[in-house]
Amino acid sequence: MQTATPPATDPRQYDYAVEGPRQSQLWAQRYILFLQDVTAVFDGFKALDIADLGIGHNELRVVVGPNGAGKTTMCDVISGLTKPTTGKVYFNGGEITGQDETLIAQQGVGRKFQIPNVFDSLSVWENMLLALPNPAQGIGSKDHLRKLDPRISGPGGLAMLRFFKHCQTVGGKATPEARDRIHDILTRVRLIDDLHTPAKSLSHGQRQWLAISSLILASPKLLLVDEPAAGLTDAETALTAELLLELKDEHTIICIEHDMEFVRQLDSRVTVLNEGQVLAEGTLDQVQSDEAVIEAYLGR
Ligand SMILES: Nc1ncnc2c1ncn2[C@@H]1O[C@H](COP(=O)(O)OP(=O)(O)OP(=O)(O)O)[C@@H](O)[C@H]1O
Repeated sequence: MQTATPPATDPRQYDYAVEGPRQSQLWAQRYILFLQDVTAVFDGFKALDIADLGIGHNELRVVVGPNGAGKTTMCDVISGLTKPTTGKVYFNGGEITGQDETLIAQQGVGRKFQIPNVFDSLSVWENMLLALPNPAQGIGSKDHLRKLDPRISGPGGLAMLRFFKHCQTVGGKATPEARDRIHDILTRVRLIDDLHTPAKSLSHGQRQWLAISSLILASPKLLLVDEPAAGLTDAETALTAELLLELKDEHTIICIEHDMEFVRQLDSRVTVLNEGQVLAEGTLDQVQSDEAVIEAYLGR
């Protein structure tokens, strides 16, 4: 008698494109992000070649790898900055492959680049107001403001500041809810005592946290964070690890990092990329004792 094959429980055994409708619940339950057979090829050079990679809900995943391993390219593909040459990217139960960066951001992918994206001449509070996602909550998002006046996208910080002040008077103030949320976030990242400090007077670590805070305002489901500990003091590094671990309660986080001491503090699952491929996955101790990983790092 023929026995029915038991259903596979590992979503990686399915071709999502075919099985998606049937398995979508399973996938969506397991992973908020899934990359399947994703490549990114530049002028014949394969910078990324990921067979499969799944990131669970509310997971903090650290991605390490030697220079040129494909870490940034992977984040570019997830956030829509680079279109994958082949393969599929699934986010929050749907396919986002090749979608525009803005559309992907709207679906809940936030990204903090290595150099924090903050407006130097504006205070912490003003930077947060500018980052409000919904114009109804305040004076509007950066994109909204850029549409209103092209000066804001120019390099002139002063012109932007004048425009910002103008908007504040004609566009109304943030709603009480938005103000409360800004206060909550800034308290969490220890910037509440610097509300009126211009961003240019903050320490490097504080600027990193202001950039992350303005991203969090939009409540992204997935945060891509590029080298948050680069250039930080030991105390700032420890605080950054603590804060990222706190954020995990509300967001899934992918953190690219080189600083192994910081990675140890994050105490999270590590993916090692090398030559565009996933070379190893596991705890930091597991990947650090992996022969292939040692070879990849020493071989450079
Ligand atoms: N737009 C592009 N055109 C051509 N080659 C590219 C492009 N983007 C990335 N590459 C190449 O792809 C490879 C992977 O680069 P990527 O920046 O993703 O590595 P990385 O792991 O982030 O490195 P690092 O740790 O040095 O930042 C590198 O060899 C890089 O030169």
